Amino acid sequence: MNALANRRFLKMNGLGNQITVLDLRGTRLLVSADDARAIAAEPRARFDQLMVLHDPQVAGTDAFVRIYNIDGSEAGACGNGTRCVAWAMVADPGMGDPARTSLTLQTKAGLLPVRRESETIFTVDMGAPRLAWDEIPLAEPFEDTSRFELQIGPIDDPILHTPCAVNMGNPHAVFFVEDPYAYNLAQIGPLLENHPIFPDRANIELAAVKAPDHIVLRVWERGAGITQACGSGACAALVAAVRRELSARKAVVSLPGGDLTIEWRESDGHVLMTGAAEFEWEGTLDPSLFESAA
Ligand SMILES: N[C@@H](CCC[C@H](N)C(=O)O)C(=O)O
Repeated sequence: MNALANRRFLKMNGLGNQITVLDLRGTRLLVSADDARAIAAEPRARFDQLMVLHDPQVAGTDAFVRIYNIDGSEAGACGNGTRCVAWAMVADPGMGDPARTSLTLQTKAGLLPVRRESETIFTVDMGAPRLAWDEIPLAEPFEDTSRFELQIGPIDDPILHTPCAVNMGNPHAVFFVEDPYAYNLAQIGPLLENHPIFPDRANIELAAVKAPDHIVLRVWERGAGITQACGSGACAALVAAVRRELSARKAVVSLPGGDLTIEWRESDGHVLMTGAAEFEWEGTLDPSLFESAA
């Protein structure tokens, strides 16, 4: 039997971004891409991202978190999932410590300090964006990644040929449009995500700056498709808007699932993301899920 069978999971969401949290601390268990896809096939555990907690690797951190998209691919960052993990580590009766008001999580992309603002609101320090072409990464050198030319035959809208690229622990391409809801994101998302200029693929953002402190955003997520919200995408959109001199360094980013407050802090260049985490239910992983993945 797969060792993940019968393990407890928490089903949560961050502004409608579907998150499942699996705590494997204290074990040597690892989740494979097949395991992740198998877990996603269980309706009660279905996720956009699976956040798997492992024992801390660095002194002073609370957990090493591996992040899986629904297609089984791994990501370095997930802003909404990070707030959900933080909620679990302070508020869940099985794994939380209600006395905690701050903690530090480690992902493949680095350390993420988190502060609890209230019962369900958390601020994550998402670190400094990486902006050089080889850090995004892009397949060829561009001196200015805030506006570069993308050749993409099947899409004739010129706005979708000039993204601003930002790495927030994961790659993002932000396109500034008048109305994000005027686009068929299900059609253009996969074309842009898989464009050869993005060797690691990319999360795709359609952003409209409504005021210096307000951005409206829709996201096509790498490995997950259209989601109700993407925390790292909101951070990337604010950074891109500042780079294009379209917004202030602090703004509310409105996603289909709700609002996040994002600040690109001047003092140290870190991006702070504040928003909600919501617990839905808990369950255990049905052993039959892993039968075909074995
Ligand atoms: N939903 C996330 C981003 C998850 C990872 C992304 N799909 C990727 O592959 O980079 C968020 O809230 O940041």
